[in-house]
Amino acid sequence: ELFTSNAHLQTALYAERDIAGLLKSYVEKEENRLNRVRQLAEDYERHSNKALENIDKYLGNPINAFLLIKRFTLDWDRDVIPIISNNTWDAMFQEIEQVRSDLPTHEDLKGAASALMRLQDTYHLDTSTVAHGDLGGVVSPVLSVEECFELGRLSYNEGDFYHTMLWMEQALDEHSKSVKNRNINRGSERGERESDVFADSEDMDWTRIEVLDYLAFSYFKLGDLSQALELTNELLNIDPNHERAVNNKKYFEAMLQDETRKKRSSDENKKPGYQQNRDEYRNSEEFLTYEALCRGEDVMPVKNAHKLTCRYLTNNHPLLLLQPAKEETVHFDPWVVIYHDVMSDEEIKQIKHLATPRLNRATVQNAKTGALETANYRISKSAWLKGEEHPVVEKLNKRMEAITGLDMDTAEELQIANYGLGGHYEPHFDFARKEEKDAFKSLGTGNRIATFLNYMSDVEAGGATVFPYVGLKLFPKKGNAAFWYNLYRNGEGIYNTRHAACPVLVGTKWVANKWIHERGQEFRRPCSVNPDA
Ligand SMILES: O=C(O)CCC(=O)C(=O)O
Ligand SMILES: [Fe+2]
Repeated sequence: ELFTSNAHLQTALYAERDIAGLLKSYVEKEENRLNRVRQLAEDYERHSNKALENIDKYLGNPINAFLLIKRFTLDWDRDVIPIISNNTWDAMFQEIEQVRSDLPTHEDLKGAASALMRLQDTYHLDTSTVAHGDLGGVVSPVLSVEECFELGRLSYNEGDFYHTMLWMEQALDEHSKSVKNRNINRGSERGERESDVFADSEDMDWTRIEVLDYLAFSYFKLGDLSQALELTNELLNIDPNHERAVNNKKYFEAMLQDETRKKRSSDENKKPGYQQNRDEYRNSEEFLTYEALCRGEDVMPVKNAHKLTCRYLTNNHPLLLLQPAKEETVHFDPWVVIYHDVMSDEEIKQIKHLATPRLNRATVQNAKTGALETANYRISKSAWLKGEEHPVVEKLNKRMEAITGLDMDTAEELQIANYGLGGHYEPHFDFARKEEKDAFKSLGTGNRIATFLNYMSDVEAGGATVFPYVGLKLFPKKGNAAFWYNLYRNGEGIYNTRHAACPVLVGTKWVANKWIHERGQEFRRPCSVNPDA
Protein backbone atom coordinates (compact mmCIF):
# COMPACT_ATOMS: atom_id res chain seq x y z
CA GLU A 1 0.00 0.00 0.00
CA LEU A 2 1.53 3.27 -1.06
CA PHE A 3 1.68 6.39 1.04
CA THR A 4 -0.14 8.79 -1.21
CA SER A 5 -0.81 11.73 1.04
CA ASN A 6 0.39 13.46 4.16
CA ALA A 7 -2.70 12.25 5.99
CA HIS A 8 -1.72 8.75 5.05
CA LEU A 9 1.94 9.18 5.91
CA GLN A 10 0.72 10.02 9.40
CA THR A 11 0.38 6.29 10.05
CA ALA A 12 4.14 5.99 9.55
CA LEU A 13 4.66 8.48 12.36
CA TYR A 14 2.50 6.41 14.69
CA ALA A 15 4.37 3.30 13.61
CA GLU A 16 7.66 5.00 14.36
CA ARG A 17 6.43 5.78 17.86
CA ASP A 18 5.39 2.12 18.29
CA ILE A 19 8.79 0.92 17.15
CA ALA A 20 10.51 3.21 19.63
CA GLY A 21 8.36 1.62 22.38
CA LEU A 22 9.14 -1.90 21.19
CA LEU A 23 12.85 -1.28 21.05
CA LYS A 24 12.90 0.28 24.49
CA SER A 25 11.04 -2.59 26.09
CA TYR A 26 13.33 -4.97 24.25
CA VAL A 27 16.39 -3.25 25.66
CA GLU A 28 14.90 -3.36 29.14
CA LYS A 29 14.19 -7.09 28.89
CA GLU A 30 17.65 -7.72 27.51
CA GLU A 31 19.27 -5.70 30.26
CA ASN A 32 17.46 -7.79 32.86
CA ARG A 33 18.49 -10.95 31.13
CA LEU A 34 22.10 -9.87 30.79
CA ASN A 35 22.19 -9.01 34.48
CA ARG A 36 21.13 -12.55 35.23
CA VAL A 37 23.72 -13.91 32.81
CA ARG A 38 26.36 -11.85 34.59
CA GLN A 39 25.21 -13.14 37.99
CA LEU A 40 25.33 -16.66 36.69
CA ALA A 41 28.88 -16.21 35.44
CA GLU A 42 29.98 -14.75 38.74
CA ASP A 43 28.32 -17.60 40.55
CA TYR A 44 30.20 -20.20 38.52
CA GLU A 45 33.43 -18.30 38.92
CA ARG A 46 33.12 -18.06 42.68
CA HIS A 47 32.22 -21.72 42.96
CA SER A 48 34.98 -23.04 40.73
CA ASN A 49 37.59 -20.80 42.35
CA LYS A 50 36.71 -22.25 45.67
CA ALA A 51 36.64 -25.85 44.46
CA LEU A 52 39.88 -25.50 42.54
CA GLU A 53 41.69 -24.40 45.69
CA ASN A 54 41.72 -27.99 46.75
CA ILE A 55 40.29 -30.26 44.15
CA ASP A 56 40.80 -33.55 46.01
CA LYS A 57 39.17 -32.27 49.11
CA TYR A 58 36.26 -30.86 47.19
CA LEU A 59 35.54 -33.87 45.01
CA GLY A 60 36.31 -36.20 47.90
CA ASN A 61 33.01 -35.18 49.38
CA PRO A 62 30.28 -37.20 47.60
CA ILE A 63 27.70 -34.50 48.32
CA ASN A 64 29.86 -31.97 46.51
CA ALA A 65 30.21 -34.36 43.59
CA PHE A 66 26.46 -34.89 43.52
CA LEU A 67 25.75 -31.14 43.63
CA LEU A 68 28.27 -30.42 40.89
CA ILE A 69 26.59 -32.92 38.62
CA LYS A 70 23.15 -31.60 39.48
CA ARG A 71 24.36 -28.12 38.66
CA PHE A 72 25.02 -29.04 35.06
CA THR A 73 22.02 -31.25 34.51
CA LEU A 74 18.85 -30.40 36.38
CA ASP A 75 19.78 -26.83 37.25
CA TRP A 76 21.22 -26.21 33.85
CA ASP A 77 18.10 -27.20 32.01
CA ARG A 78 15.76 -25.48 34.39
CA ASP A 79 17.60 -22.24 35.24
CA VAL A 80 20.39 -21.63 32.79
CA ILE A 81 19.03 -22.52 29.39
CA PRO A 82 16.13 -20.06 29.64
CA ILE A 83 18.55 -17.27 30.50
CA ILE A 84 21.23 -17.90 27.93
CA SER A 85 19.01 -18.89 25.04
CA ASN A 86 17.89 -15.60 23.67
CA ASN A 87 14.45 -15.53 22.09
CA THR A 88 13.64 -11.99 23.20
CA TRP A 89 15.05 -10.81 19.90
CA ASP A 90 12.84 -13.12 17.83
CA ALA A 91 9.75 -12.02 19.72
CA MET A 92 10.59 -8.39 19.21
CA PHE A 93 11.40 -8.94 15.56
CA GLN A 94 8.00 -10.47 15.01
CA GLU A 95 6.31 -7.52 16.65
CA ILE A 96 8.24 -5.13 14.46
CA GLU A 97 7.18 -7.09 11.40
CA GLN A 98 3.58 -6.48 12.38
CA VAL A 99 4.18 -2.75 12.26
CA ARG A 100 5.75 -3.15 8.83
CA SER A 101 2.56 -2.49 6.86
CA ASP A 102 2.30 0.93 8.48
CA LEU A 103 5.75 1.86 7.28
CA PRO A 104 6.71 3.31 3.92
CA THR A 105 8.44 1.12 1.34
CA HIS A 106 11.12 1.51 -1.29
CA GLU A 107 8.31 2.30 -3.74
CA ASP A 108 7.38 5.24 -1.51
CA LEU A 109 11.00 6.33 -1.41
CA LYS A 110 11.07 6.42 -5.22
CA GLY A 111 7.85 8.42 -5.23
CA ALA A 112 9.14 10.86 -2.64
CA ALA A 113 12.37 11.43 -4.55
CA SER A 114 10.59 12.08 -7.83
CA ALA A 115 8.16 14.41 -6.04
CA LEU A 116 11.15 16.38 -4.75
CA MET A 117 12.57 16.60 -8.26
CA ARG A 118 9.25 17.86 -9.58
CA LEU A 119 9.11 20.51 -6.85
CA GLN A 120 12.64 21.52 -7.67
CA ASP A 121 11.69 21.99 -11.35
CA THR A 122 8.33 23.69 -10.86
CA TYR A 123 9.53 26.13 -8.24
CA HIS A 124 13.03 26.64 -9.72
CA LEU A 125 14.70 25.54 -6.50
CA ASP A 126 18.46 25.66 -6.49
CA THR A 127 19.99 22.33 -5.42
CA SER A 128 22.48 23.76 -2.98
CA THR A 129 19.86 26.05 -1.41
CA VAL A 130 17.55 23.07 -0.85
CA ALA A 131 20.43 20.98 0.51
CA HIS A 132 21.25 23.75 2.97
CA GLY A 133 17.73 23.68 4.38
CA ASP A 134 15.91 26.43 2.50
CA LEU A 135 12.79 25.32 0.71
CA GLY A 136 11.61 28.42 -1.07
CA GLY A 137 12.10 30.46 2.10
CA VAL A 138 10.79 27.78 4.45
CA VAL A 139 13.29 26.16 6.80
CA SER A 140 13.84 22.43 6.24
CA PRO A 141 16.47 19.90 7.39
CA VAL A 142 19.99 20.25 6.00
CA LEU A 143 20.92 17.32 3.74
CA SER A 144 24.16 15.41 4.29
CA VAL A 145 26.55 14.31 1.55
CA GLU A 146 25.10 10.83 1.79
CA GLU A 147 21.51 12.08 1.50
CA CYS A 148 22.33 14.17 -1.57
CA PHE A 149 24.09 11.15 -3.02
CA GLU A 150 20.99 8.99 -2.45
CA LEU A 151 18.75 11.56 -4.15
CA GLY A 152 21.15 11.46 -7.08
CA ARG A 153 21.13 7.69 -7.12
CA LEU A 154 17.32 7.49 -6.96
CA SER A 155 17.15 9.85 -9.96
CA TYR A 156 19.72 7.73 -11.73
CA ASN A 157 17.63 4.60 -11.21
CA GLU A 158 14.71 6.41 -12.85
CA GLY A 159 16.88 7.26 -15.86
CA ASP A 160 16.70 10.94 -14.88
CA PHE A 161 20.30 11.98 -15.58
CA TYR A 162 19.63 15.68 -15.29
CA HIS A 163 18.68 15.42 -11.63
CA THR A 164 21.38 12.79 -11.05
CA MET A 165 23.85 15.41 -12.25
CA LEU A 166 22.42 18.14 -9.98
CA TRP A 167 22.46 16.04 -6.82
CA MET A 168 25.77 14.30 -7.44
CA GLU A 169 27.36 17.71 -8.06
CA GLN A 170 25.90 18.81 -4.74
CA ALA A 171 27.24 15.69 -3.00
CA LEU A 172 30.67 16.29 -4.56
CA ASP A 173 30.74 19.95 -3.51
CA GLU A 174 29.88 19.19 0.09
CA HIS A 175 32.31 16.32 0.08
CA SER A 176 35.13 18.62 -1.06
CA LYS A 177 34.26 21.04 1.72
CA SER A 178 34.35 18.35 4.38
CA VAL A 179 37.69 17.06 3.08
CA LYS A 180 39.07 20.58 3.38
CA ASN A 181 37.77 20.92 6.94
CA ARG A 182 39.18 17.56 7.83
CA ASN A 183 42.61 18.49 6.52
CA ILE A 184 42.60 21.63 8.61
CA ASN A 185 41.61 19.67 11.72
CA ARG A 186 44.09 16.96 10.96
CA GLY A 187 46.96 19.43 11.22
CA SER A 188 46.23 19.95 14.91
CA GLU A 189 45.62 16.31 15.69
CA ARG A 190 48.66 14.89 14.00
CA GLY A 191 50.42 12.21 15.96
CA GLU A 192 47.86 10.85 18.36
CA ARG A 193 45.13 9.71 16.02
CA GLU A 194 47.11 8.99 12.89
CA SER A 195 45.59 5.58 12.23
CA ASP A 196 42.01 6.79 12.75
CA VAL A 197 42.46 9.62 10.37
CA PHE A 198 43.89 7.27 7.83
CA ALA A 199 40.87 4.94 8.01
CA ASP A 200 38.47 7.87 7.73
CA SER A 201 40.18 9.39 4.75
CA GLU A 202 40.05 6.04 2.94
CA ASP A 203 36.35 6.05 3.63
CA MET A 204 36.08 9.52 2.21
CA ASP A 205 37.96 8.58 -0.93
CA TRP A 206 35.58 5.75 -1.44
CA THR A 207 32.56 8.09 -1.23
CA ARG A 208 34.19 10.45 -3.69
CA ILE A 209 34.87 7.62 -6.13
CA GLU A 210 31.24 6.56 -6.06
CA VAL A 211 29.95 10.09 -6.60
CA LEU A 212 32.41 10.71 -9.44
CA ASP A 213 31.41 7.45 -11.07
CA TYR A 214 27.72 8.40 -11.19
CA LEU A 215 28.44 11.99 -12.08
CA ALA A 216 30.73 11.19 -15.00
CA PHE A 217 28.22 8.75 -16.38
CA SER A 218 25.30 11.18 -16.14
CA TYR A 219 27.31 13.88 -17.94
CA PHE A 220 28.01 11.33 -20.63
CA LYS A 221 24.28 10.56 -20.87
CA LEU A 222 23.52 14.27 -21.04
CA GLY A 223 25.93 14.54 -23.96
CA ASP A 224 28.73 16.44 -22.20
CA LEU A 225 31.65 14.18 -23.10
CA SER A 226 34.47 16.48 -22.04
CA GLN A 227 32.99 16.91 -18.57
CA ALA A 228 32.48 13.15 -18.38
CA LEU A 229 36.13 12.65 -19.27
CA GLU A 230 37.38 15.24 -16.81
CA LEU A 231 35.49 13.63 -13.94
CA THR A 232 36.66 10.18 -14.97
CA ASN A 233 40.23 11.45 -14.84
CA GLU A 234 39.61 12.83 -11.37
CA LEU A 235 38.31 9.44 -10.32
CA LEU A 236 41.39 7.73 -11.76
CA ASN A 237 43.61 10.10 -9.80
CA ILE A 238 42.18 8.63 -6.63
CA ASP A 239 41.94 5.05 -7.83
CA PRO A 240 44.05 4.41 -10.95
CA ASN A 241 42.87 0.79 -11.08
CA HIS A 242 39.13 1.50 -11.16
CA GLU A 243 38.16 -0.89 -13.92
CA ARG A 244 35.05 0.82 -15.26
CA ALA A 245 36.72 4.22 -15.17
CA VAL A 246 39.72 2.89 -17.08
CA ASN A 247 37.42 1.57 -19.79
CA ASN A 248 35.20 4.66 -19.84
CA LYS A 249 38.23 6.89 -20.21
CA LYS A 250 39.28 5.06 -23.36
CA TYR A 251 35.73 5.14 -24.67
CA PHE A 252 35.17 8.83 -23.96
CA GLU A 253 38.50 9.80 -25.50
CA ALA A 254 37.77 7.86 -28.65
CA MET A 255 34.29 9.38 -28.88
CA LEU A 256 35.59 12.90 -28.40
CA GLN A 257 37.86 12.38 -31.38
CA ASP A 258 35.15 11.03 -33.60
CA GLU A 259 32.27 13.41 -34.14
CA THR A 260 30.20 10.98 -36.23
CA ARG A 261 30.25 8.33 -33.55
CA LYS A 262 29.30 10.95 -31.01
CA LYS A 263 26.21 11.77 -33.07
CA ARG A 264 25.23 8.15 -33.37
CA SER A 265 25.47 7.63 -29.64
CA SER A 266 23.11 10.50 -28.96
CA ASP A 267 20.60 8.69 -31.19
CA GLU A 268 21.17 5.54 -29.19
CA ASN A 269 20.38 7.50 -26.10
CA LYS A 270 16.94 8.46 -27.38
CA LYS A 271 14.38 7.85 -24.70
CA PRO A 272 11.47 5.45 -25.07
CA GLY A 273 8.28 6.83 -26.59
CA TYR A 274 6.39 7.50 -23.40
CA GLN A 275 9.26 9.31 -21.74
CA GLN A 276 9.74 11.43 -24.84
CA ASN A 277 6.07 12.45 -25.04
CA ARG A 278 6.26 13.28 -21.38
CA ASP A 279 9.33 15.46 -21.93
CA GLU A 280 7.65 17.17 -24.86
CA TYR A 281 4.59 17.98 -22.78
CA ARG A 282 6.78 19.32 -20.00
CA ASN A 283 8.30 21.71 -22.50
CA SER A 284 4.97 22.75 -24.00
CA GLU A 285 3.74 26.29 -23.64
CA GLU A 286 0.80 25.16 -21.56
CA PHE A 287 2.98 23.32 -19.09
CA LEU A 288 5.52 26.10 -18.80
CA THR A 289 2.72 28.63 -18.23
CA TYR A 290 1.20 26.36 -15.61
CA GLU A 291 4.54 26.17 -13.79
CA ALA A 292 5.13 29.92 -14.03
CA LEU A 293 1.69 30.55 -12.53
CA CYS A 294 2.46 28.08 -9.77
CA ARG A 295 5.52 30.15 -8.92
CA GLY A 296 3.23 33.13 -8.64
CA GLU A 297 4.45 34.85 -11.80
CA ASP A 298 2.13 37.14 -13.75
CA VAL A 299 2.18 35.58 -17.18
CA MET A 300 -0.40 37.87 -18.78
CA PRO A 301 -2.42 40.86 -17.70
CA VAL A 302 -5.83 40.01 -16.20
CA LYS A 303 -8.44 41.59 -18.46
CA ASN A 304 -10.57 44.32 -16.88
CA ALA A 305 -8.77 43.83 -13.59
CA HIS A 306 -9.89 47.29 -12.45
CA LYS A 307 -13.54 46.25 -12.71
CA LEU A 308 -13.20 43.27 -10.38
CA THR A 309 -15.44 43.72 -7.36
CA CYS A 310 -16.61 42.24 -4.10
CA ARG A 311 -20.21 42.10 -2.95
CA TYR A 312 -22.44 40.60 -0.32
CA LEU A 313 -24.87 38.11 -1.76
CA THR A 314 -28.20 37.04 -0.27
CA ASN A 315 -30.11 35.82 -3.34
CA ASN A 316 -33.10 36.46 -1.08
CA HIS A 317 -32.39 33.04 0.34
CA PRO A 318 -33.25 32.52 4.02
CA LEU A 319 -29.86 30.92 4.67
CA LEU A 320 -28.05 34.00 3.36
CA LEU A 321 -30.26 36.77 4.71
CA LEU A 322 -28.62 36.69 8.10
CA GLN A 323 -25.20 35.71 6.85
CA PRO A 324 -24.66 36.89 3.29
CA ALA A 325 -22.10 35.18 1.10
CA LYS A 326 -18.96 37.24 0.51
CA GLU A 327 -18.41 37.06 -3.20
CA GLU A 328 -15.21 38.30 -4.79
CA THR A 329 -15.04 38.24 -8.57
CA VAL A 330 -11.50 37.34 -9.56
CA HIS A 331 -12.02 36.88 -13.29
CA PHE A 332 -14.65 37.85 -15.87
CA ASP A 333 -14.19 35.61 -18.87
CA PRO A 334 -14.44 32.92 -17.75
CA TRP A 335 -16.33 34.10 -14.70
CA VAL A 336 -14.51 32.88 -11.57
CA VAL A 337 -15.41 33.95 -8.05
CA ILE A 338 -14.09 33.31 -4.57
CA TYR A 339 -16.56 32.92 -1.73
CA HIS A 340 -14.99 33.87 1.57
CA ASP A 341 -15.65 31.97 4.81
CA VAL A 342 -17.90 29.28 3.37
CA MET A 343 -16.86 26.55 5.80
CA SER A 344 -16.05 26.85 9.49
CA ASP A 345 -13.01 25.20 11.07
CA GLU A 346 -15.31 22.79 12.90
CA GLU A 347 -17.08 21.74 9.69
CA ILE A 348 -13.73 21.25 8.00
CA LYS A 349 -12.55 19.08 10.86
CA GLN A 350 -15.66 16.93 10.62
CA ILE A 351 -15.48 16.55 6.84
CA LYS A 352 -11.82 15.53 6.98
CA HIS A 353 -12.72 12.98 9.60
CA LEU A 354 -15.60 11.62 7.53
CA ALA A 355 -13.31 11.26 4.54
CA THR A 356 -10.62 9.42 6.48
CA PRO A 357 -12.41 7.44 9.19
CA ARG A 358 -9.56 5.17 10.20
CA LEU A 359 -6.67 7.30 9.33
CA ASN A 360 -4.97 6.86 12.67
CA ARG A 361 -4.37 3.21 12.16
CA ALA A 362 -3.52 0.88 9.33
CA THR A 363 -5.68 0.85 6.26
CA VAL A 364 -7.45 3.86 4.97
CA GLN A 365 -10.60 2.46 3.46
CA ASN A 366 -12.00 3.82 0.21
CA ALA A 367 -8.80 5.71 -0.34
CA LYS A 368 -7.78 5.38 -3.94
CA THR A 369 -5.01 7.11 -5.78
CA GLY A 370 -6.28 9.56 -8.32
CA ALA A 371 -3.76 12.14 -9.34
CA LEU A 372 -0.21 11.41 -8.25
CA GLU A 373 0.66 11.80 -4.58
CA THR A 374 -2.90 12.58 -3.71
CA ALA A 375 -5.39 10.58 -1.74
CA ASN A 376 -8.95 10.98 -2.96
CA TYR A 377 -11.98 10.14 -0.91
CA ARG A 378 -15.61 10.37 -1.84
CA ILE A 379 -18.03 10.99 0.98
CA SER A 380 -20.73 8.59 -0.07
CA LYS A 381 -24.29 9.18 0.96
CA SER A 382 -24.25 5.99 3.00
CA ALA A 383 -21.45 7.42 5.14
CA TRP A 384 -24.30 8.43 7.43
CA LEU A 385 -27.55 6.61 6.88
CA LYS A 386 -28.31 4.60 3.77
CA GLY A 387 -28.93 7.03 0.94
CA GLU A 388 -28.64 10.10 3.11
CA GLU A 389 -25.97 12.70 3.42
CA HIS A 390 -24.20 13.21 6.70
CA PRO A 391 -25.63 16.32 8.42
CA VAL A 392 -22.44 18.31 8.00
CA VAL A 393 -22.33 17.49 4.28
CA GLU A 394 -26.02 18.20 3.96
CA LYS A 395 -25.52 21.60 5.54
CA LEU A 396 -22.70 22.40 3.14
CA ASN A 397 -24.83 21.28 0.19
CA LYS A 398 -27.61 23.62 1.27
CA ARG A 399 -25.17 26.48 1.63
CA MET A 400 -23.66 25.88 -1.82
CA GLU A 401 -27.17 25.65 -3.23
CA ALA A 402 -28.15 28.96 -1.65
CA ILE A 403 -25.01 30.67 -2.93
CA THR A 404 -25.04 29.37 -6.50
CA GLY A 405 -28.78 28.95 -6.96
CA LEU A 406 -27.99 25.55 -8.50
CA ASP A 407 -29.59 22.21 -7.64
CA MET A 408 -27.24 20.02 -5.60
CA ASP A 409 -29.38 16.87 -5.80
CA THR A 410 -27.99 16.07 -9.24
CA ALA A 411 -24.44 16.99 -8.24
CA GLU A 412 -21.79 14.38 -7.60
CA GLU A 413 -21.00 13.34 -4.05
CA LEU A 414 -18.52 15.56 -2.27
CA GLN A 415 -15.01 14.64 -3.35
CA ILE A 416 -12.20 15.16 -0.85
CA ALA A 417 -8.57 15.34 -1.88
CA ASN A 418 -5.55 15.41 0.38
CA TYR A 419 -2.45 16.42 -1.54
CA GLY A 420 0.80 15.19 -0.04
CA LEU A 421 4.42 15.59 -0.94
CA GLY A 422 4.47 17.28 -4.34
CA GLY A 423 0.78 16.39 -4.76
CA HIS A 424 -0.66 18.07 -7.81
CA TYR A 425 -3.15 17.76 -10.64
CA GLU A 426 -1.97 18.75 -14.09
CA PRO A 427 -4.02 21.01 -16.42
CA HIS A 428 -7.44 19.58 -17.26
CA PHE A 429 -11.07 20.46 -17.93
CA ASP A 430 -13.69 19.52 -15.38
CA PHE A 431 -16.32 19.10 -18.12
CA ALA A 432 -16.43 16.28 -20.67
CA ARG A 433 -15.46 17.26 -24.21
CA LYS A 434 -17.73 16.45 -27.17
CA GLU A 435 -15.50 13.53 -28.10
CA GLU A 436 -15.96 12.04 -24.63
CA LYS A 437 -19.69 11.48 -25.07
CA ASP A 438 -19.95 8.74 -22.46
CA ALA A 439 -17.95 10.42 -19.72
CA PHE A 440 -20.79 11.04 -17.28
CA LYS A 441 -23.39 8.84 -19.00
CA SER A 442 -23.82 6.46 -16.07
CA LEU A 443 -24.66 9.36 -13.80
CA GLY A 444 -27.50 10.36 -16.13
CA THR A 445 -27.25 13.97 -15.04
CA GLY A 446 -25.49 15.50 -18.01
CA ASN A 447 -22.17 17.29 -18.10
CA ARG A 448 -20.43 19.12 -15.24
CA ILE A 449 -21.98 22.56 -15.50
CA ALA A 450 -20.04 24.14 -12.63
CA THR A 451 -17.32 23.51 -10.03
CA PHE A 452 -17.49 24.53 -6.38
CA LEU A 453 -14.04 24.02 -4.91
CA ASN A 454 -13.77 24.36 -1.13
CA TYR A 455 -10.32 24.94 0.32
CA MET A 456 -10.05 23.12 3.64
CA SER A 457 -6.51 24.19 4.52
CA ASP A 458 -4.04 26.98 4.07
CA VAL A 459 -0.96 25.86 2.19
CA GLU A 460 2.37 27.23 3.39
CA ALA A 461 3.94 27.22 -0.05
CA GLY A 462 2.70 26.05 -3.44
CA GLY A 463 -0.65 24.36 -4.06
CA ALA A 464 -2.34 27.15 -6.01
CA THR A 465 -5.21 26.49 -8.42
CA VAL A 466 -4.16 28.02 -11.74
CA PHE A 467 -5.82 28.63 -15.11
CA PRO A 468 -3.02 28.60 -17.70
CA TYR A 469 -5.12 29.87 -20.65
CA VAL A 470 -6.06 33.09 -18.87
CA GLY A 471 -3.19 33.53 -16.41
CA LEU A 472 -5.37 33.27 -13.33
CA LYS A 473 -3.98 31.92 -10.05
CA LEU A 474 -5.90 31.24 -6.85
CA PHE A 475 -4.09 30.62 -3.58
CA PRO A 476 -5.91 28.33 -1.15
CA LYS A 477 -7.24 29.88 2.01
CA LYS A 478 -8.87 27.69 4.63
CA GLY A 479 -12.65 28.14 4.56
CA ASN A 480 -12.73 29.88 1.18
CA ALA A 481 -14.16 28.40 -2.00
CA ALA A 482 -13.67 28.98 -5.70
CA PHE A 483 -16.62 28.72 -8.07
CA TRP A 484 -16.90 28.82 -11.85
CA TYR A 485 -19.12 27.62 -14.68
CA ASN A 486 -17.56 25.03 -16.95
CA LEU A 487 -20.31 25.28 -19.59
CA TYR A 488 -21.99 28.11 -21.45
CA ARG A 489 -25.76 28.29 -21.21
CA ASN A 490 -26.04 26.40 -24.48
CA GLY A 491 -24.10 23.49 -23.01
CA GLU A 492 -20.85 24.19 -24.86
CA GLY A 493 -17.69 23.78 -22.81
CA ILE A 494 -15.80 26.89 -21.72
CA TYR A 495 -12.29 25.91 -22.75
CA ASN A 496 -10.67 28.77 -20.88
CA THR A 497 -11.65 27.09 -17.62
CA ARG A 498 -8.77 24.64 -18.12
CA HIS A 499 -7.05 24.59 -14.76
CA ALA A 500 -4.57 22.73 -12.58
CA ALA A 501 -3.60 22.17 -8.97
CA CYS A 502 0.05 23.18 -8.44
CA PRO A 503 2.39 20.85 -6.54
CA VAL A 504 2.32 21.40 -2.80
CA LEU A 505 5.76 22.65 -1.81
CA VAL A 506 5.34 23.00 1.94
CA GLY A 507 2.30 22.05 3.99
CA THR A 508 -0.74 19.94 3.31
CA LYS A 509 -3.57 20.79 0.96
CA TRP A 510 -7.11 19.63 1.55
CA VAL A 511 -9.96 20.42 -0.81
CA ALA A 512 -13.60 19.41 -0.99
CA ASN A 513 -14.82 19.50 -4.56
CA LYS A 514 -18.44 19.64 -5.65
CA TRP A 515 -19.13 19.01 -9.31
CA ILE A 516 -22.53 20.31 -10.23
CA HIS A 517 -24.31 18.78 -13.22
CA GLU A 518 -26.65 20.11 -15.92
CA ARG A 519 -29.75 18.18 -14.94
CA GLY A 520 -31.97 20.04 -12.52
CA GLN A 521 -30.67 23.45 -13.52
CA GLU A 522 -33.20 24.05 -16.32
CA PHE A 523 -35.12 26.65 -14.34
CA ARG A 524 -32.26 27.79 -12.18
CA ARG A 525 -29.89 28.59 -15.00
CA PRO A 526 -32.07 28.49 -18.11
CA CYS A 527 -30.44 27.37 -21.34
CA SER A 528 -29.84 29.85 -24.05
CA VAL A 529 -28.80 29.63 -27.65
CA ASN A 530 -26.59 32.62 -27.01
CA PRO A 531 -23.43 31.17 -25.52
CA ASP A 532 -22.35 34.48 -23.99
CA ALA A 533 -25.57 35.06 -22.10
O1 LIG B 1 -7.20 21.24 -5.94
C1 LIG B 1 -7.30 22.12 -6.78
O2 LIG B 1 -6.78 23.23 -6.63
C2 LIG B 1 -8.03 21.85 -8.04
C3 LIG B 1 -8.61 20.47 -8.06
C4 LIG B 1 -9.25 20.17 -9.36
O3 LIG B 1 -9.12 20.84 -10.30
C5 LIG B 1 -10.08 18.97 -9.47
O4 LIG B 1 -10.12 18.17 -8.52
O5 LIG B 1 -10.74 18.82 -10.51
FE1 LIG C 1 -10.56 20.37 -11.81
